[in-house]
Amino acid sequence: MLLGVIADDLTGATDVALMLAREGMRVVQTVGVPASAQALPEADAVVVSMKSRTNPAAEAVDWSLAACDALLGAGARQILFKYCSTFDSTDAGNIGPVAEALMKRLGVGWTVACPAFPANGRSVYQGHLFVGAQLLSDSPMKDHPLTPMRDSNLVRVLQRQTAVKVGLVTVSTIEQGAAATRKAFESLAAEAPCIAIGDAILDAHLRVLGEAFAGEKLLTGGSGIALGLPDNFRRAGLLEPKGAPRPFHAPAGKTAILAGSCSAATRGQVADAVSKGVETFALDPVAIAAGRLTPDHVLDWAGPRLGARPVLVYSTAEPEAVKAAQDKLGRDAAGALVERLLAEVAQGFAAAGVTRLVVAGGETSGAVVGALGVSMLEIGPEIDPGVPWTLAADGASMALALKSGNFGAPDFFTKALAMLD
Ligand SMILES: Nc1ncnc2c1ncn2[C@@H]1O[C@H](COP(=O)(O)OP(=O)(O)OP(=O)(O)O)[C@@H](O)[C@H]1O
Ligand SMILES: O=C(O)[C@@H](O)C(=O)CO
Repeated sequence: MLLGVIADDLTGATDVALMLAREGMRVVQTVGVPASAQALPEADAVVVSMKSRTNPAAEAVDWSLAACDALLGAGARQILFKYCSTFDSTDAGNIGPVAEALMKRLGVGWTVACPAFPANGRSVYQGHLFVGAQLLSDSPMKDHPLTPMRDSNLVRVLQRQTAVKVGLVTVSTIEQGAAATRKAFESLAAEAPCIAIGDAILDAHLRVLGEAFAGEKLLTGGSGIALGLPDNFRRAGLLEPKGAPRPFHAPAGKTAILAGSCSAATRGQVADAVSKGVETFALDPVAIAAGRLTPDHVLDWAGPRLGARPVLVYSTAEPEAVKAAQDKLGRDAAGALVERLLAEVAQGFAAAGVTRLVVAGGETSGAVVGALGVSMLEIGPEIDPGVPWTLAADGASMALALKSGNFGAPDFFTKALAMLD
């Protein structure tokens, strides 16, 4: 193994796995921290996906170090800590504490923090994160229920999370190339260890940042920071030249879509599927809580409809409806009820012959993949930036498209399934 990736959520892991696969690496994604280095498969890169974005920082640190040890034990030469392209975190963590702990474990004095992902509109300029044309703090991320992002200055945001000095390497340095960029990181850490925010507006900037870290033990960032890493291994003679994409064979069978994300992107995708005549079943968390809506109701409805044309089961709702359900049931309880129901529906779908499943939302995907008994995913072709088709390597025999809430074009659902025909 060349590269080991520690990802703080499931769909974020799939995002970085796709980035590496597109750059010609053989990539495997594990669901959860592997029991041991021996449990890891043969691959150029292994992405360990966790659910460590919003849990207590100490727990996120423990899990990340365990993943790091397993990856190093399996031979990883470099570790990438992958987090969200919108830098989802709070003053308590978890980006700062995990990065700091990994620096100590790997014995490095400097590293980068760069969430830029230009293909999805995330860019960093003078240390400030933009989502499309908006500063992070003006974007919908300002109202995220768990990690509201109300400061766009990432130097400030990260410095509140860690005792390690946080610096900045700006785009004017990065435009001078990898050697100048590397020197800038080194000089920031001349006196004391330093994590430097890296500016990146274009993919070219991310490639320079990647090259500047050739041979270094640790990087941190969004999936964009992985863009230049396969070429480093190639230049070192460790990775084959980029070949044709590997063929992807989705098992033949029925198709379905499960949406538990309520993001603006997913709301648009549900509306688009409805406008195209996809048959839908809408879930109401209050009805689930009252016992009026069970997985059997959904499965009885879906049974005669399942086939080559997809059905869509969704809890996706406008913010006011989500708030009303949360006020009645509690935020976590409402989320857990919906996740559990969708996970049981996924199990029922698998038993009914569904082999091509699209899932929207990171938490939702985690619940579904867990219920299907999948612990490893092979990475297939890109559907939209940051979202690939994947193949379950164990558990249910299934092709899975696990979509981050905010990702994907409006026609994502139908486009994803049409790709497999
Ligand atoms: N109608 C609803 N009312 C209340 N909670 C809901 C409703 N629909 C879904 N949820 C819960 O909201 C959460 C959505 O999180 P999820 O991670 O799946 O989507 P996301 O946050 O849009 O995606 P990502 O994490 O990839 O950005 C889940 O816990 C889900 O069960
Ligand atoms: O980086 C992103 O935006 C995604 O991969 C993600 O982590 C969403 O949860």
